[in-house]
Amino acid sequence: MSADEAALKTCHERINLSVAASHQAENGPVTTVSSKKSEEATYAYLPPIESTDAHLHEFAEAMRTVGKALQQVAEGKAAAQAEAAEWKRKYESEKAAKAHTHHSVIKGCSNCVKDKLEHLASKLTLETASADETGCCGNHGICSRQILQDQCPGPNRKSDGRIVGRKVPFRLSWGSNGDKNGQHKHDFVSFEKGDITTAERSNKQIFLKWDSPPQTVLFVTKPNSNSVHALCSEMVRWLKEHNNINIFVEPRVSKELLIEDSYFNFIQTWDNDEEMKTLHTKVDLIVTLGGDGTVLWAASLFKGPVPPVVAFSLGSLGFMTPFPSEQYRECLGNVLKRPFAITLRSRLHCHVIRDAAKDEVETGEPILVLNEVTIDRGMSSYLTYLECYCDSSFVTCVQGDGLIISTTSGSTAYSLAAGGSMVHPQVPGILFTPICPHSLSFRPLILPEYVTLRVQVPFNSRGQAWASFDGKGRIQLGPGDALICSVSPWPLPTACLVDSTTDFLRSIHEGLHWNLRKSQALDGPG
Ligand SMILES: NC(=O)c1ccc[n+]([C@@H]2O[C@H](COP(=O)([O-])OP(=O)(O)OC[C@H]3O[C@@H](n4cnc5c(N)ncnc54)[C@H](O)[C@@H]3O)[C@@H](O)[C@H]2O)c1
Ligand SMILES: Nc1ncnc2c1ncn2[C@@H]1O[C@H](COP(=O)(O)OP(=O)(O)OP(=O)(O)O)[C@@H](O)[C@H]1O
Repeated sequence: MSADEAALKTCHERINLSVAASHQAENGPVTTVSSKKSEEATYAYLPPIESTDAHLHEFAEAMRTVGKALQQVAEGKAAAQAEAAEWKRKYESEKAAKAHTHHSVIKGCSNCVKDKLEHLASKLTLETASADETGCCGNHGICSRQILQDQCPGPNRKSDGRIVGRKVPFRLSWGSNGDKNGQHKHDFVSFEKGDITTAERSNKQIFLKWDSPPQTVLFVTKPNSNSVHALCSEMVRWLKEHNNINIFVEPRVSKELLIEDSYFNFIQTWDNDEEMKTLHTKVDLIVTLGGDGTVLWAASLFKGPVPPVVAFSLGSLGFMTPFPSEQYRECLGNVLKRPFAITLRSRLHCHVIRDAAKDEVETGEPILVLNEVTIDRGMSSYLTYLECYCDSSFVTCVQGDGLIISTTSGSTAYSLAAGGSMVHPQVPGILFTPICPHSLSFRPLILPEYVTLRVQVPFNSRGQAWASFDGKGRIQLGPGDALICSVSPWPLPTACLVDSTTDFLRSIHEGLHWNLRKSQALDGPG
C-alpha cells in the first residue's frame, strides 16, 4: 500500500468515527469542541498528498470537505444540546420563582391550557370555550401564557465575556372580529422567552361523562319505513322498562305509536315551533334511526345548542351513523352509563341578505347546516355568476354550475362528488368547492373556521342562483342578494362507536371503499 493510499484509508476510518460522534451528539451527552480545534482535527484527517495524480488530489480534497462537514455537525449538535440544557435549567428555576411571586397576577392566564386539559381529562365533561372568568383575555384582550423574564435586567453576558442583546419579549393577540367575548383559542401558541411554540399535541379526543344518569331521550326517525318504526317502538319500550327514561318523539311518530298501542301514553311530543325551540332544555340525548339524512334532519330541529346524538344505522351509507341497530341494548346501555367519545361536528350558520333590505342587519331566519349550503343554477341553463368574499377580501368569481360551502362533516357528501377533499370532521375548516367550474384552474379550497364567507349575486349575472341547505329548503337569490356563512357556535355532538378518527376511517373504508384495490401478485416483472 502506497503512503497516499494509506493516508486515504486513515481518512476514511476517521470519517466513520466522525459519523459515530455525530450520532452520539444526537443520542447522548457529548462535550463541546472549540472551532479552532475542529479546524485542526479536520486537517488531521488527511495530511497533504505527495502524489502528482490530479484525481487523487481532487478525491483527497473531497474527503477533507466531507470530514470537516461531519466534524462541524457533531460540534454544532453538542453545542446546541449544551445550550438547550442551560435554557431548560434557567427556565425551570425562573418558572418556580415566578410561580411563587406572581401567583395572584397570573392566576387567570398562566397555564390556562394545561389547566383546561387537565380539567377535561379528570372530569371528562363537555364544555364550550368561553372567555375565562378569571380575567384571562377579558381585560386586556390578549391571552398568553406567562412570559418569563430574566431575574436581573440589563444585557446578557455570555461565558466567553461577549455581550449580546437581550431578546425583546412580546405578546401575540387574536383579532376578535368585533366579538366582545373575544372568543379565541387558548391552546394555539405558548410564549416563552419570546419564542413562538405550538402547544403540545395532546390527544384532542373529547369524552362525555354524565354527572347523573340521563333522564330524557328524543327519538328522531326516518319516515315511511316499517323496519324503522318497529325498531323505534321496541327501543322506546326497552328504555322505559329498563332505564325508566322519559321519551320525546316527533308529532308524526307520537301519533303512529299511539295508534299502535295505548301503552305509549307516556310519550311526549311538541305542538308548535315555540315548544320545539325549548327541546334542548329538556332532552339529554337524541337517538336517530335512519341514514345520514335522519342525522341531518335531527340537527335541523335545533337552531341553537344540540344534545348529544347517538345515530343508529338504518340506511345504505351511514357516514354519520356508526351504531349497529341490532346491538342497540349494548350500545345504549354504554352511552347511558359510561363515558363515551364524541365528535363535535361543526355547523354553518347561514343567512340571506336581500338586496331590497340591504340597510337592515339581517333578514330572514338564519339557517344552520350540518353538511353544506349549495348555490347552484337551478333550472337556468346559463352559468351561475357569483362573487365570493372571505371576511373583507375578494376570493373569486364562480362561473359554472355553482358553489358548495361545506363543513368538514359534509366533505364526504356533495362536496366530495364535486371534487373536494375528504376532511376529518374534527379539522377546524370550511370547504369552498366549485361545482363544474368553467375554468381549468379552479381547484377547491379549505379555509379556516373563523372566517365569514359572503357569496353575492352580481347585478350583471345572466343566470339565476338558488341556495339549498343540506339538500333542502331551496330559495332563489336575485341580483344583489347575498348569502353569508360562518361557523356556528353550536356544533352537533355525535357519539362515536370507537373514537372520532377510527369512526371516520371506518366510514370512508366501508362507505366509499376508499382506495380499495387488489394487491399485485408477486410473480410479475421486476
Ligand atoms: N351529487 C351528490 O353527491 C349529491 C347531490 C345532492 C345532494 N347530496 C347530498 O345529500 C345530502 C342530503 O342527504 P339526504 O340523505 O337528505 O338526501 P338523499 O336521501 O338524497 O341522500 C344523499 C346521500 O348522501 C349521503 N350523505 C348525506 N350526508 C353525508 C355525509 N355527511 N357524508 C357522506 N354521505 C352523506 C346519504 O347517506 C345519502 O346516501 C346533502 O347535504 C348533500 O350533501 C349529494
Ligand atoms: N324525521 C324525519 N322527518 C322528515 N324527514 C326525514 C326524517 N328523517 C329523515 N328524513 C328524510 O328522509 C330522507 C331519507 O333519510 P335517510 O337518508 O336517513 O335514509 P336513507 O335514504 O334510507 O339512508 P341512505 O341515504 O343512507 O340510504 C332524507 O332526505 C331525510 O331528510
